[in-house]
Amino acid sequence: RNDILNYPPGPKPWPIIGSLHLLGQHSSPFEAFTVLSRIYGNIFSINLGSTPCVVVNNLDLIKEVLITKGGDFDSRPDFIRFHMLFGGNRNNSLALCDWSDLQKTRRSIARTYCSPRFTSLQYDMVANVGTDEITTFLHEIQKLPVNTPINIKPLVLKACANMFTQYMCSTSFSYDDEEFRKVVRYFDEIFWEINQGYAVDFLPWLLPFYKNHMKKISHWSSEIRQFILGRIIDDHRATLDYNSPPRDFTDALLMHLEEDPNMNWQHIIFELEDFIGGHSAVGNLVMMTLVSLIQHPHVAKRVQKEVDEITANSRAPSLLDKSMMPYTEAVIWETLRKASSPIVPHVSSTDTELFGFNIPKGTMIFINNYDLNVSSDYWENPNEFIPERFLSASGNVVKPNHFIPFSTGKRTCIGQRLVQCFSFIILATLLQKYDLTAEGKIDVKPGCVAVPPDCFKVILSPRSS
Ligand code: HEM
Repeated sequence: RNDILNYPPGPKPWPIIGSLHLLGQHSSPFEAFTVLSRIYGNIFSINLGSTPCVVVNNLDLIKEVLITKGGDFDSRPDFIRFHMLFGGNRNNSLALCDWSDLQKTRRSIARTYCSPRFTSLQYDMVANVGTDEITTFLHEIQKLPVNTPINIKPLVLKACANMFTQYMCSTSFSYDDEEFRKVVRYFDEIFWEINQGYAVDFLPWLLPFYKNHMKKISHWSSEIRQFILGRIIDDHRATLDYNSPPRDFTDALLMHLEEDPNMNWQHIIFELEDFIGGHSAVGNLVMMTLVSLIQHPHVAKRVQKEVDEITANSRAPSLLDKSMMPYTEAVIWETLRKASSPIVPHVSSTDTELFGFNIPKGTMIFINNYDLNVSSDYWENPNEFIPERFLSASGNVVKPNHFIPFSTGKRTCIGQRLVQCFSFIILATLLQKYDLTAEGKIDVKPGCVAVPPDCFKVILSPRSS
């Protein structure tokens, strides 16, 4: 790369591994990027294995990559793991594919359902689905012992999964359904997997050592595919009325298949799989927020006060209460800030330039949002958990421009509204009913919104009032 005129500066790579060793010295690769940016500047180059990468570290550069020049940086990394997760071709996945006309179409079909507007029919559907599922969820929780550590994650994930399948496919499953349990677990394994970095991503010659791991990954995804086909899509196809408006997202996808010669059957299954899989992200965020609440009991008390006031202690909270419960929403934002989940790397799809530096086609771009989330340049007392930082003087939720947990621009997250709606309803309900504690200290991985599939237990104590 040194032969490229005006390439960003960076550490001199070692043979074979490049500068991979520099990332291992910190608790997250993004922390390492922040440290390296102090030496090489806000834009620097780094070879990971033989992959040429560029890291951008401040808001102006990040906006340049994601918005101003979004079209030049709209591809994704070509990791073997990503292919394994999506039937041998990562372009089947909405989040891991390169940009294409197909992707534009898939995003636009998804938008109505996955980004429902506040006053839309879809938003009402989200609210109803949330309320119905939360009743079942509470019923299941009540079967478990109180005042003793319980494994709450599988229940949270099942509730999220049913909210997603009910909303997107008008179908939900019993918590005792063994196939459902297995598929929810596989989705969670995949979510954890996607949030990990592996040496084999950058050193593909290590592949023989990862043979079993890769086999496991493709097994999870093929089981999920069979479930979606057999338990969701087949029934929809049999009952679909092409002359009526779509009943849900699944109908909309099936109808589109008939109209668009560029869409095929595989695309439909994978798109549905991608979006149903979004439930794992919500479930994991709920788990992360539970950690925040357990670690900061005064924050939990304030959420309880808010929910008690809004519901007058006489009814269950609903999504329609969200706009009047800014503190609870701020707790979710603060959890996302502290978790500082990375933005999926982008790749340049053409030869281009950034702030005067030449960036050849195929360069992997890491967007260091870790610095945006935890640097004292952007936040007061960044290491403290302070939900109030997201509240204005009049008590409304405000998000600063530099806070972009769902990214921004052409490839921004499509599921962020669903995340806010479903996580809110679960957390408000749990806090209304229970005090939360845990045995001992809970450790979470920095720079990651995922908690391991087998994780910490939570103690639920019914609130005395
Ligand atoms: C904790 C929850 C979540 C977080 C923090 C999150 C964050 C992100 C981020 C940072 C990106 C990358 C954007 C970019 O590369 O510029 C992304 C992409 C994406 N997210 Fe999410 N997300 C969450 C949940 C969801 C859910 C629930 C869904 C689906 C319902 C979803 C669907 C997607 C899709 C389809 C993309 C790929 C968009 C594209 O590449 O064109 N996400 N998300």
